[in-house]
Amino acid sequence: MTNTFYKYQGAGNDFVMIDNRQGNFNKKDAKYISFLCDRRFGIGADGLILLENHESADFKMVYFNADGNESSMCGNGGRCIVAFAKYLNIVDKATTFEAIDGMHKAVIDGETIQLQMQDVHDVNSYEKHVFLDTGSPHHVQIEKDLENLEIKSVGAKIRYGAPYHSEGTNVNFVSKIADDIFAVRTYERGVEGETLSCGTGVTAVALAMNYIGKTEKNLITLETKGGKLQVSFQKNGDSYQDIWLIGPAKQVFKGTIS
Ligand SMILES: N[C@H](CCC[C@H](N)C(=O)O)C(=O)O
Repeated sequence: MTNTFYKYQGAGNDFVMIDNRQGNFNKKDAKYISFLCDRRFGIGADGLILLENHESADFKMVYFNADGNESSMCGNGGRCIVAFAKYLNIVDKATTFEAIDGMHKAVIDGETIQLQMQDVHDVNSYEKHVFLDTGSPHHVQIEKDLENLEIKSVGAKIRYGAPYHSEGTNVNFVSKIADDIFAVRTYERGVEGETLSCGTGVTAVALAMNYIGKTEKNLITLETKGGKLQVSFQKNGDSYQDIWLIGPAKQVFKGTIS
């Protein structure tokens, strides 16, 4: 069983990172994964990420939420695993890897990682919110008083309510600062609370704000509690392509579990 653990954070979204190229980490042990992510009894993180071998791409990413269950794509985690692959000398300036939602390209520029996200062809806009999947499902709604929002209770109500129910969704609250700047707070499914940023979440917010006409820009800065992220994209009709999530990814520590 592995006993060397790394910790990475990308704009304050943090992850236990494990080199699982030997394949000896028990992915079925949800209890152990949630222990590792526990901020009191374990290492503490929003999620846990395994780097594994891949027959043709540079590596494979496997993502687990803090609740110990494998989940959908993690954008900040995707940027962090690229920084981890660089640290392990698996890659140098650019890479292609496989995640649960398919292949991703990435470019490494010091501590800034640019991660290409999957194309988005299905943006659903409703009276008070937008729903889209950017590798993970996201409910996006504009919020006037972002600062004072009781995000845990308001976010949970939406996440567990109709039409999401137990499968759930991530919930993003957004307020416009400028044509190319939006502030975002995210309630994350599987963490069941606010994270300091969410990569697929800010990607969803950037596309949603463009889709409902709050901005014409295609390079948008998202200000989160964990720091600034950028999203660039090309809009073709109602589809979004060439989507890139850009931001920092840092190794916080390397250690062993007693
Ligand atoms: N909690 C999300 C996955 C991680 C998303 C987030 N950490 C990101 O950076 O995209 C879900 O279960 O849909």
